[in-house]
Amino acid sequence: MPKTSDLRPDAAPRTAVIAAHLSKRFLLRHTHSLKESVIAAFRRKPLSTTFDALNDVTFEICEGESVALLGFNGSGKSTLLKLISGVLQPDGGEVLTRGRVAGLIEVGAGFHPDLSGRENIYLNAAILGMTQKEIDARYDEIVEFSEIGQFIDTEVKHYSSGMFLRLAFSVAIHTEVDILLVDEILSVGDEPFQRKCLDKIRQLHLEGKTLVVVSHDLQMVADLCERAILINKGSIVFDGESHDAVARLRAQ
Ligand SMILES: Nc1ncnc2c1ncn2[C@@H]1O[C@H](COP(=O)(O)OP(=O)(O)OP(=O)(O)O)[C@@H](O)[C@H]1O
Repeated sequence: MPKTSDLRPDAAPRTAVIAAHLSKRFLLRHTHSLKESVIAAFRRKPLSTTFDALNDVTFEICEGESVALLGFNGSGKSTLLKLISGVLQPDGGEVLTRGRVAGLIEVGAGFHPDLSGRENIYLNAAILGMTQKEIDARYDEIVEFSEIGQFIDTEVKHYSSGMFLRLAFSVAIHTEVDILLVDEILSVGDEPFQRKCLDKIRQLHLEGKTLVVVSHDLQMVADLCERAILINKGSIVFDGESHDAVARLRAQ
């Protein structure tokens, strides 16, 4: 018989992401050639300066939550998403995640142009952490979702950019994940495909996956996410209900 504590009827949800005092600094170079560097050195001008993209960012996300990262261009949203995914390392603080994290970030980055769509599905899904058995089980679904089945044995270099994105997105969205990171869903493919991607992301959230979404489509994120973290010049300025965050961003 299960113990009462195993049933967890009203247990608090577990934490999926902890971001503690995160900071990220980039080096901005002001010279491009050796000649420019020599001239800058003579004039005592700095060859590079640093730029703080994120400053002391702290928050927690619980399992099953859907959270939008909002802010104007250059505020630090994508940098934060990359720190959560592990693509970038912070200069200060730390990120802890529970479960498998997959990003719809730079989709298709692992695709090889000389391989066919079919070969790229296997290659990319393996890079994203799936086993051969898991890929076999999902293969038909991935191809069906991409709607490019007719061209699946054609080399990817002959695909149109939209076809390429459809396949890459389809692989990424069918990987086994607990935490799904999404950067600008609406840059993917044509309108019907975008709608289909959004429906799929909603379905994953209903199944209990944790979502962290970056987008400038404020209406869409307010509908998709219950919570939003508003970032301004690398710092959190609001963390709360998504409609409130959107209203604050519009008022900034
Ligand atoms: N590799 C890098 N080297 C130097 N600066 C960088 C690098 N990556 C990001 N930055 C800078 O960090 C800041 C935050 O960039 P980031 O892409 O996180 O912003 P964002 O909020 O996602 O912007 P957008 O809404 O325009 O996509 C920007 O000023 C950007 O120029």
